[in-house]
Formats: sequence, C-alpha cells, structure tokens
Amino acid sequence: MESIGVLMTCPPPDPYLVEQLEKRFTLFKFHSIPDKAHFLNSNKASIRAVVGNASAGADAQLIHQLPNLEIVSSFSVGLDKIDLAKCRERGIRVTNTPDVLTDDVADLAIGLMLAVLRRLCQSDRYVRSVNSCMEGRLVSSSLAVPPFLQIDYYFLQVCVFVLLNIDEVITTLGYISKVNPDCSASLGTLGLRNGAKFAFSKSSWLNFTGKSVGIIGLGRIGLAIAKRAEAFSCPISYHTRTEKSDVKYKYYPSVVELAANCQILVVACALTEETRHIINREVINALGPKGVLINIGRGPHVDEPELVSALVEGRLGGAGLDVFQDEPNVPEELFGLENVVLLPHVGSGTMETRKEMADLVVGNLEAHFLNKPLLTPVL
Ligand SMILES: O=CC(=O)O
Repeated sequence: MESIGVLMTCPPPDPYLVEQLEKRFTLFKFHSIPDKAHFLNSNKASIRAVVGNASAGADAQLIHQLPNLEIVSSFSVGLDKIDLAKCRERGIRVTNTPDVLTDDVADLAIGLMLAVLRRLCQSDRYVRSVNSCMEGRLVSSSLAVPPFLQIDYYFLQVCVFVLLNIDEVITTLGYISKVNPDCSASLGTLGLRNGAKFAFSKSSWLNFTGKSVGIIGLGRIGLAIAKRAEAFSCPISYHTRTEKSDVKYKYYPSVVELAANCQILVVACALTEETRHIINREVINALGPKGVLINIGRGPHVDEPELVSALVEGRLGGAGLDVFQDEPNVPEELFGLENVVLLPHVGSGTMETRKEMADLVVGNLEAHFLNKPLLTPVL
C-alpha cells in the first residue's frame, strides 16, 4: 500500500493519525504545500484517497482535479466539507468517524452550559487576576527601599479601584449578600483586598439544574446531550425535521417555538443547506434575554452577526460556542462579554477519542484498499 497516494487536505489534526498514515501510505500534506496547482498537476495520478476533517475535506473542484480518487476518509463525524453529490456521481466512497466522539461532544455541550450559567471562565480569570495582583505586591514590597518609603502597591490598587468603582462596589456587596449572605464576606474581601476589577460585579450567576433544554437535532449527539441534561433534572424538548416516535421528549415542529419554550437552546444537528442559519434573528429573539445558546454543531448554523448584536445589545442572555462561521476567526465583539464562553472547536478533542477517530480513518482506508467492507461507510 506504500505507493498509494493519500492527500491530507486539512492541517494535520493529530500526530498519531499522521504517523499511522505515513507508516502505510505516501502521505501528502496539502495544507503546507505552497504551490497547490503545480503539486496537483504533478501528483494527481498517484492520489487515490483524501483525508480531511471539519475544516477541509473534498470539494467539487478538488474532486474534479483528482481523476483517480477512490475514497474520502474524514477525521470527523460532520460531512459538510465533502461534496457528497460529486462523490456519489463519481462512485467515490466516503467514510467518517461517528459514535466514537459522541460522548465527548455531549460532555462538552454540558460543560458549556455549566460554564456559561455558572460563569466558570470568568471566575477562573478572576482567581488568576487576584494571584497576579498578589505577585505585584510581593515584587513591590521586596524593593530595597526603607520601609517608610515603600509604596504598598497592593493598598494603592485597592484605593484606586474603590474610587473608580464605588457604585459597583456597593451594588456588588449588596447583590452578593442578598443572594448568599455567607459568601459576601469572603468574595467581597477577596475582590477588594486585591484591588482587581471585581469580576463578579453585577453579574448574575444562574444555576443549571432544572433549566429547560431545547435540542435541535436528535441524532446520536443530540440524544447523548438529552440523556446528560436529564440527569440534571432538565425538561427536554427538541426539533427535528420529523417527530421521533421512539423518544419521550416534547417535540416542536418549528425552531422558533422550541426557542420560545426553553431556557437553553443547543445546536446539535448536521450542517446542510436546510440547517444553515437555523439560528436566525427570530430564533434568537424567541430565546430572549434570559436564554442561552449552545453551539457544538457548526458555525454556519448560526447567523453570526445577528448573534453578536443580540449578545451585545442584551437581547440574548448568553452563549457557549465551540464553533464559528470563519474558524479560527472569532468576532472581536465577543471578547469583552462575560456571558459568553468561546472554545476553539474542541468537541471531540480528547486523547482517547482522537486515537479512536484516527484508527477509524486508517481502518477505513485499509479496508477499502484491501477490498474489505468499510468500517463506517457513508457512501
Ligand atoms: O466537528 C467535528 C466533527 O464533525 O467531528
């Protein structure tokens, strides 16, 4: 099999995958080839397989340029970067990596819900800022000047902070003691003692247990999210093209209706022409200022400019996003929002799952070239 050319169209997603492919085939890393047209002209005859992922697969143009292409083996469950119609037309086989990543993606969806509602990332940033302030104090107080001349950097920060934020300090302490009198002293003093911009001011922590969860797409991943959310006593509802007879969750035939009737809306469907911008202005407004959007599907499921303006204007309560319209680019307006958690498309990103995905990619290629049944055929 060493003479079989395999074209990896995505940036290498995993070192183990690359190692396994290089052991068996002649691997070309398309992403790092500067003159792609020249490369294709010289090597097209030897390329019989493409390996892609969620960022790059095989579009109509590439398929057209590879006359001997027999199989596209994707290191992803999503197939939106592969022109399936073209593959079908040319008799090219297609495989993906279903099942092995279901649990990780569902875990991450729940993680995003908790992170947004409980402000986990904001809290983490707060603790880090407290510690860096402490370090500042240690440095300043170790300066070799007489004690009476030493500026207590730490105290200075507190004074400046209090003067600049007196209204917030008062509101925050009032708010915290109303919500949880026991934590007012510790959080209040922590924030003030360190002079850090008080990360928790005016924010509203929300609990997750019992929140109603609406899921768009009830395939393997959607069902795994539902199962996990049920364990948090969340009532589950869903939207799919047609109602499922074998599930007990409430069905909504329209996404707007689903959004209007849940507190957390999760995108867990495949990206197709039909589901592109399934989250639009109307859906976002139906979810509303107390609602949270979780997207572990694909960026183009969401009308991103609409999402950004809803978050900036406070028409949407929060968002947990693992995917974006133009990855790796993320709209800058989101960086300053504490009710938003941003991840770099890591749904299946665990060591264990990545290995299983890589084994499937390689196993499918081997099966194909040995004329054996494919492990996870799509076409
Ligand atoms: O996004 C990841 C995948 O489709 O597997």
